[in-house]
Amino acid sequence: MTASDNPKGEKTTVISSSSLREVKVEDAIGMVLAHDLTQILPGEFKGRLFSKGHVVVSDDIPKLKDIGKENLYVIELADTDLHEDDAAHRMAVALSGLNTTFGAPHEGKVSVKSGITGLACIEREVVDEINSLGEIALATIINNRVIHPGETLAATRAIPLIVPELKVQAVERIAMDYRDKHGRAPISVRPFRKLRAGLLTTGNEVFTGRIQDKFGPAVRAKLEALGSEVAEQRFVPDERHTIVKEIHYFLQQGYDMILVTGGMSVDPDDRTPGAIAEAGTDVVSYGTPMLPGSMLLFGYLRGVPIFGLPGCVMHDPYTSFDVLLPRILAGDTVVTDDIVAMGYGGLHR
Ligand SMILES: Nc1nc2c(c(=O)[nH]1)N[C@H]1C(S)=C(S)[C@@H](COP(=O)(O)OP(=O)(O)OC[C@H]3O[C@@H](n4cnc5c(N)ncnc54)[C@H](O)[C@@H]3O)O[C@H]1N2
Ligand code: MOO
Repeated sequence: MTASDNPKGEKTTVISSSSLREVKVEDAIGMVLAHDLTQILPGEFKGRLFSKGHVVVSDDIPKLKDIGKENLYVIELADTDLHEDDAAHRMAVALSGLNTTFGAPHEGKVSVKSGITGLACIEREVVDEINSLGEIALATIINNRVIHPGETLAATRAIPLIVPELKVQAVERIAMDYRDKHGRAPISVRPFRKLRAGLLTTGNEVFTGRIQDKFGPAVRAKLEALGSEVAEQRFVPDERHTIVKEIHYFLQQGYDMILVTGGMSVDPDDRTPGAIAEAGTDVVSYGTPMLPGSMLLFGYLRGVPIFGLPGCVMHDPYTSFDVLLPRILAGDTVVTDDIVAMGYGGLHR
């Protein structure tokens, strides 16, 4: 980047092969704005005060001064360079895929949004590779998060007002390589399958009617929020053989998923983990390095996902169950490494 002054005292900056000429706001009437101009009034407003393309009129001058603008840019864009808006747009086009949408650039940023309720699928290696190019930014949410229609999962932006097109071409190449290798875009949203679950609620205190069941409504709500359902709920006392029998009943019914609640901890009456194992489950993990939800058990019983759900799932909105359930609904096979990876960043209370 180089800078020089002309005889009128106007400064011109050369970025790459383009030039940015500074014009005093008092001399800018009739000029077309080269980019969006932002106002921030903490607690009141943050947004675009003037849009790119706006033609400056005399009434604008005090407003421009209020947001700290004494000078405005006139851009002469070289054909080897891109305006920030075009760079952000092209990055969004290259990176985003299935079930995503994006709109026009806003203050130099393009937001990629979800079109559905689903699982955000974001390749961390691609994000890191792109951000190591410099002068451009790609910010995303974390992989495998549940996302709803209209929520943003990624945003693209160029850092300077003008960037060499080569930078954006590098992003496009990285994205294309990923698409060729994996058959999908680096940023996409996977839909959920609609599964029917059998829910087995253990606990003498619930079975005998000493207390009212609170697991049923909580688990129903969590499944329904993601488009699945509890097809049948049954109640059993804390007896290992009865729990095993009812698990096998659910298996015969052909449910897509089996959920067993309560009795997951360390007391003598906590029979659930033993019963799930005795039923013939291939236990992927009993114990999950996340709080809440550390006493969760996950496995497969003749290919059917089966969970042992600890008490916290009943009252905490975000537990290890809420991390693993969406993975199952998206069609993933959960393996030990997935469980191991939940500990880092997994402390939520
Ligand atoms: N000494 C230890 N204490 C606890 C541990 C531990 O490792 N060592 N783990 C803690 C964790 S983490 C959890 S979570 C809880 C509960 O685990 P459980 O799944 O064994 O839950 P229960 O003992 O069956 O019940 C606990 C509590 O919840 C009530 N409950 C159970 N089911 C229902 C239902 N369907 N409706 C309404 N209420 C229900 C039950 O009556 C108990 O009050 O253990 C920690 N402690
Ligand atoms: O399994 Mo406990 O559920 O961490 O609170």
